[in-house]
Amino acid sequence: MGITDMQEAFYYRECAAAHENSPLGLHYAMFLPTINKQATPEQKKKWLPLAENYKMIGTYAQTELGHGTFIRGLETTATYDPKTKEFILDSPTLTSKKYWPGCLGKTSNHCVVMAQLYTQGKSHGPHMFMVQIRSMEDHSVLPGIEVGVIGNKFGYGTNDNGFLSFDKLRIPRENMLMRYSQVGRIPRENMLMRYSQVSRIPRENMLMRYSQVHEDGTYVKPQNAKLAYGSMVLIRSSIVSDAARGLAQACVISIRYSAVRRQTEAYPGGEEPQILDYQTQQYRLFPLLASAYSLQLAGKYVFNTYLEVNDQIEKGNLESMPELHALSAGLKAFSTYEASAGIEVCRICCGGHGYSQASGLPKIYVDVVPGCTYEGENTVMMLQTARYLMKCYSRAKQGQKLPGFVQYIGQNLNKKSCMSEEVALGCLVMAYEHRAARLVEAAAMRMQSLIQGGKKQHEAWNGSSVQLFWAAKAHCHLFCVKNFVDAIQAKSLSSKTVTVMKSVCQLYGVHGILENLGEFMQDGFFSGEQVGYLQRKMLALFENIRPNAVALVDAFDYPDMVLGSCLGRYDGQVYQALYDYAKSAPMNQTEIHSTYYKHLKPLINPETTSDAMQFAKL
Ligand SMILES: CCCCCCCCCC/C=C\CCCC(=O)SCCNC(=O)CCNC(=O)[C@H](O)C(C)(C)COP(=O)(O)OP(=O)(O)OC[C@H]1O[C@@H](n2cnc3c(N)ncnc32)[C@H](O)[C@@H]1OP(=O)(O)O
Ligand SMILES: Cc1cc2nc3c(=O)[nH]c(=O)nc-3n(C[C@H](O)[C@H](O)[C@H](O)COP(=O)(O)OP(=O)(O)OC[C@H]3O[C@@H](n4cnc5c(N)ncnc54)[C@H](O)[C@@H]3O)c2cc1C
Repeated sequence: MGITDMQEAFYYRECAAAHENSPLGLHYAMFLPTINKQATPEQKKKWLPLAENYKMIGTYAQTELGHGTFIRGLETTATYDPKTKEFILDSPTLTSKKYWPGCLGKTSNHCVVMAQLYTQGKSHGPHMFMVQIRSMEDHSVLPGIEVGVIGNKFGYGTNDNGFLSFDKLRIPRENMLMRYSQVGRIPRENMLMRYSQVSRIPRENMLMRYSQVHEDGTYVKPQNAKLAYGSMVLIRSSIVSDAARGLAQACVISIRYSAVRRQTEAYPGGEEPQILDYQTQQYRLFPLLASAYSLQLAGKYVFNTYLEVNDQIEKGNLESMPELHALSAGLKAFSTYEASAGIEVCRICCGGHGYSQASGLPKIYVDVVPGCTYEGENTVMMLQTARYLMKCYSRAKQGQKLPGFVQYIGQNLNKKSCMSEEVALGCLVMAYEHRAARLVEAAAMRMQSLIQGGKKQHEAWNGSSVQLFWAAKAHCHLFCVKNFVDAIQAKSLSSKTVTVMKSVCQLYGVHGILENLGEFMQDGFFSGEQVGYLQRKMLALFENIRPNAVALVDAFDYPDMVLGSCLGRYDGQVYQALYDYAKSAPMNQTEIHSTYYKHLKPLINPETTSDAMQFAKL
């Protein structure tokens, strides 16, 4: 394709069969990036040409029957044998079998496997290994390997998520993914020595930027063990845009359909209005439209942040890893929660036709909703962000300066909202900052009181985890609101566009407060009168956005073939499209379905059952 941007390439491949989850999805999304980010130059030279030309087709095999979230609890082992200079991969228990990796069951002939590394009798934690599982000649399964599909799932029907286990499979030492290696004189481009030790080793022993196993089994650990988690951070940073895309497409379908669909007399004898003119339809759809715009902006921000931080990591500077992890983990969770719930509302807003595959909405839903689980279960991800927020809170209390997007933490909480009838964007941001700061402090106070009451750290953590979750969610929500406001205020948009987009941004902020009012009012930050301002503003914004609603979804510019929807067609010919869709249904290709003779005819006309039996033998 010649497209270099990973996300753009992903989107255009998607266009070929939108929301069908290509059986090569993991090859592109995780196998290739893992080789790119975790392999040494020599390993990349060996594997990338094969992987980029589909000789090696791979996936990312980490999750096991017994563990998905807790990576350090994974049971697959990779034990180094210095005599043969090999790793022995083994699945020692039933629960250690790899289970869930996409494209694993029947498609891939290789995978990068996350396994517990053992050398010289010691465990060194999870590391990545390149493993061939099928012959590149005839695709037969290689000895020492059991692999297959896991069966039907909630969705993802076109992806052969699989299981995989090893029976003391030996792989060459060089198959441990090693990044950057130094032999003797250190090539300038490999000046990574801040993160691993220099030692003269035979050329064929690729030392790792992140970790190394010498030929005798000596293990040299990396500066940060979480560097091995890098592929997950990449995908989390990409999922935000993917979730935004799913929500935006659902908004296109449901808002276009709501402009076509007419239902119920507006008054006795009157014309049936477009359902988009019902305030309740606007109340459900317009905030989702605003959320789609907000998440698209957040997705751009987090992916660009990933690229910047990853660039620093490649140069040996790991300082921003914690921020990137907290941002990508939290926004991945926030965006997939918002998008999944929003797509379902879009489906419901389309009535019966929304429940048809012809609407395109079920496919979008089952494509986006697993994003709440994969690449880090959402609650766990929110708690990872909360862990970072707690560290920021204690640093703030010690008077330390905090990075940009957490500077609100530790602020004075005695102030009141500046909200007026105008509902200024700045007052919206202040409200979200106050809410997040208050929830972060409340969670920290809860932890402190539990510890002071004698609880151990882990007991205090679990005993505060609901409040920690609330704090992380409020933090992510603040990020999305502030990022949207910054984009509006920074953009050199035409005055008309700014006016329209400012209304969309205002609606995003106002609706988010009204839907989480308790968290904004608990400490009296808002008065009842100010809540009234917000309620009236929301209804006014519906009227303000209504004339541009279809234009705002058209602006996403998704072609009909990507939407795959009879309801969301650009030409609005919904009913003809639905009728054509019905007529083309396979069951309509014969007037009487074959099952009539076998199952119905004996009931309806038992006397002629013998004919039926004749037919059934055909
Ligand atoms: C190319 C474009 C593509 C577009 C893509 C869109 C759609 C993609 C479709 C793909 C389809 C399917 C893909 C699905 C693939 C998968 O699901 S792969 C498997 C994913 N599995 C997970 O994500 C597991 C989640 N669990 C974890 O990440 C870790 O277990 C967890 C972080 C929860 C805990 O790790 P621990 O090792 O136990 O660490 P802790 O003790 O909790 O923390 C210790 C410190 O480490 C810090 N940390 C943790 N992770 C990271 C990280 N990734 N980066 C940096 N730092 C990290 C943590 O903050 C602690 O720091 P502190 O001590 O607080 O300072
Ligand atoms: C469609 C799909 C595709 C996938 N593709 C891949 C793939 O290609 N490769 C791969 O390796 N994996 C893949 N996975 C697996 C996925 O990464 C895991 O399912 C995910 O990481 C969640 O882990 P789990 O299933 O063990 O859930 P669990 O961790 O068992 O979660 C169950 C519940 O326990 C809670 N919980 C767990 N730990 C904690 C905690 N510390 N604190 C609070 N609550 C907790 C969770 O919040 C959740 O509510 C895929 C999954 C799906 C659904």
